[in-house]
Amino acid sequence: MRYLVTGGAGFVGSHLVLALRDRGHEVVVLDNLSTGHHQAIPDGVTLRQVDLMDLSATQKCVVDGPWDGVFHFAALSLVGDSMRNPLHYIHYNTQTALNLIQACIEHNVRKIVFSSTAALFGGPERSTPIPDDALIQPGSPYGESKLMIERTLYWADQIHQLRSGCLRYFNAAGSDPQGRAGEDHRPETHLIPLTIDAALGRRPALQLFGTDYPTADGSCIRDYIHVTDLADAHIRLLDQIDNRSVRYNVGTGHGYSNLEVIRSVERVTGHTVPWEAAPRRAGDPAMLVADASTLRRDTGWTPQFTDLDVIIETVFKWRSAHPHGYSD
Ligand SMILES: NC(=O)c1ccc[n+]([C@@H]2O[C@H](COP(=O)([O-])OP(=O)(O)OC[C@H]3O[C@@H](n4cnc5c(N)ncnc54)[C@H](O)[C@@H]3O)[C@@H](O)[C@H]2O)c1
Ligand SMILES: O=c1ccn([C@@H]2O[C@H](COP(=O)(O)OP(=O)(O)O[C@H]3O[C@H](CO)[C@H](O)[C@H](O)[C@H]3O)[C@@H](O)[C@H]2O)c(=O)[nH]1
Repeated sequence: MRYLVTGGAGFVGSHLVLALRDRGHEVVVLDNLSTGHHQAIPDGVTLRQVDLMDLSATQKCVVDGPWDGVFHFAALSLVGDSMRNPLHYIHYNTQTALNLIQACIEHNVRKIVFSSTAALFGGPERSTPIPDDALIQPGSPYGESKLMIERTLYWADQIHQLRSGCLRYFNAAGSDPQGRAGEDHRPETHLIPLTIDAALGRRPALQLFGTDYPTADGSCIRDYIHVTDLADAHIRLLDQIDNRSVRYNVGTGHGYSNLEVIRSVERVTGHTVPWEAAPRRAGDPAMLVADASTLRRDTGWTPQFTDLDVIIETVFKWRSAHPHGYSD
């Protein structure tokens, strides 16, 4: 099979690329390397350095099919950043997706898998764990932009029969267990890599955003889903969308508080994590835990990395081998 992966040089996308290659598929990555890394692309995979904001360049890449499926990861993806730059986030994420969807329709792509997010469920009125049909109430412009794309994909299916699978990831985490890829955002804003770096003395004390949330220990709770399990979910989804479009929440169903993440990093690294309480970060919901039971039922998907220490061990391994990320 032959697949096109936008954002395949980034954190989550690069792990899907590895999973597709491990299964013997041909892969082309469309990426402008704005946050991704050339070194994250394995041998045998072609990089088309294209900006999805450029419709004509996107069309020239997509015309080079046929594709058995397209995976769309490329986006701006920071909740806090989107609270400071709302219009930019909404414009960027929707325009890049519109260009890709238009090119897919023009060039007879039949299936697209889209990186959606738990940030769709940012509002206060919801139960936990969060089922697929929970009330959608984005708590940030980032989440709103992803909702707009989901709705666009709905109409692309209704009118053009472009089938889509929207995977609403909870917190993507971990690194390839074989050490072939990892997380290298610049600047890094995600909790697990920042906590490991604070433990290793590579950064000053971790700022813990919010200690007065309505949770047992006052810090936010997140559901960390390993990128290798996420990659498996993407591949399983392809069979589901031959004739219909689907949307699934994807997570382990287990939430860990930010303070529990700190304790886990201390166990795994053997170092104390220096941290200090800081104000809440705008746009952060108190608790995001997935009910992924329909994904499990429909596809047979089962996450292999359900223990936070094991997830963090894979990150620690990659960060120890790559203290300067992909620059090494
Ligand atoms: N990391 C998470 O916890 C998480 C959670 C939920 C959803 N998501 C979604 O998953 C996707 C991937 O997230 P990530 O953490 O791997 O991000 P990332 O920044 O590591 O990867 C994004 C990739 O897209 C590329 N890109 C960005 N704009 C582009 C453009 N205009 N044209 C071509 N390429 C472009 C970047 O260079 C990068 O390689 C995003 O859509 C994000 O919203 C991530
Ligand atoms: O220095 C830091 C960084 C993070 N946090 C806290 O750690 C938790 C997790 O934050 P991350 O930045 O690691 O992840 P987010 O939950 O903000 O966001 C991630 O998951 C979301 C869905 O849940 C989105 O899809 C988004 O793309 C993705 O980055 C939050 O409570 C945050 O406030 C800190 O306390 N200090």
